[in-house]
Amino acid sequence: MKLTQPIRLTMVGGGSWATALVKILSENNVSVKWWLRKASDAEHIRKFGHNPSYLSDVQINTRKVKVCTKIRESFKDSDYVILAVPAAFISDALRGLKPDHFTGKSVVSAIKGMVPEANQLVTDWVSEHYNVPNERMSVIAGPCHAEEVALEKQSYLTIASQDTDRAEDVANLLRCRFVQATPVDDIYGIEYSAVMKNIIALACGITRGLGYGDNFQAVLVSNAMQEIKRFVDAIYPKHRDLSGSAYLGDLLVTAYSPFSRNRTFGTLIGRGYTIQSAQAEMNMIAEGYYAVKSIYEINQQFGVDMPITEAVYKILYEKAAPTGAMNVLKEVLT
Ligand SMILES: NC(=O)c1ccc[n+]([C@@H]2O[C@H](COP(=O)([O-])OP(=O)(O)OC[C@H]3O[C@@H](n4cnc5c(N)ncnc54)[C@H](O)[C@@H]3O)[C@@H](O)[C@H]2O)c1
Ligand SMILES: O=P(O)(O)OC[C@H](O)CO
Repeated sequence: MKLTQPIRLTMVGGGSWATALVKILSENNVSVKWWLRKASDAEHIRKFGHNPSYLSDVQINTRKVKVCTKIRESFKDSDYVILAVPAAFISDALRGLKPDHFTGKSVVSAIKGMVPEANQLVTDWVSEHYNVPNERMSVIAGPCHAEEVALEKQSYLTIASQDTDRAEDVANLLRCRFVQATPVDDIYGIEYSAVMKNIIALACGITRGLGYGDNFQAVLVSNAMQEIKRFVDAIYPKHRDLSGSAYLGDLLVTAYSPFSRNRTFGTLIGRGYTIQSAQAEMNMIAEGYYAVKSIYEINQQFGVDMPITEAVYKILYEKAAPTGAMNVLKEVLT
């Protein structure tokens, strides 16, 4: 359906995904107030129509997109807010806002991570801190790398909300020449799966870095799908088909694509980089680094069998040697 009324939307985040989403939204009748943390990036976009730090080839339509570094100002008069910063920085990004600033807005999380200090999904955290009712929240999921959006490669998004009419409204903002978007209702299942695929991508990267091959990775990814199913079904039981693209598809793109931040970070760890040096090597954030701690800790209550998550946790948080942790893991995969 074509959008006849211009939609007013706030984009929160200055990274690759926010930049790609701004590009997609500019294909439609959406006017965007784009909040970025770095004043120098905002100024560069205003002057030259490009984000100098991420996806700098993407042309920003500055008639439709107004950049801004004051979060309160960016929230004024918008109908939708899309959150697209790494989960570890969400609290910083929204500092200064009160529940009133969210009144009446549809809040969309494009984040695939856990809020580390709270061990919470982003939708739960936002709902708790800003009194946003669950039915006004949705998430953007699906196998979609910002770098391919920049190149206008055909991509698919899944929009999940408890309110499927709302999911359809959000999907409608994002459908364009090169993006299809499908509304669904499994918001928690999809949010947890999106968080967990990042942990699996770390494991894929680590084993790549250690010299394991395609045969092993295929087994790792198949076992990972079962691990994700066990965890998601335990934490949020619901009939769901995990072979769909928001679950299996997202796992595959992250596990196999050279664009993947999590796989790249894992590969550096497998090659012997320290966590600090791997982080310094990348201008981008690997959400899985934070997520593995949250999921590991949450699972202490559930006791789900999660050997891949445990191996990654031990490497990143208990200083286990990657070789030894993967030697243990390889014995339990089937
Ligand atoms: N990049 C993708 O292809 C893609 C696709 C789907 C979902 N996502 C999700 O989108 C979210 C944002 O990821 P991204 O890929 O745009 O990030 P990115 O790695 O490209 O960019 C890093 C972002 O973190 C911000 N940042 C870095 N250090 C910070 C600090 N100390 N305080 C506050 N902010 C800081 C930067 O300003 C920038 O916005 C993540 O949850 C990611 O999983 C990304
Ligand atoms: O593949 P990553 O680690 O860059 O994560 C990005 C997105 O979640 C892919 O859908």
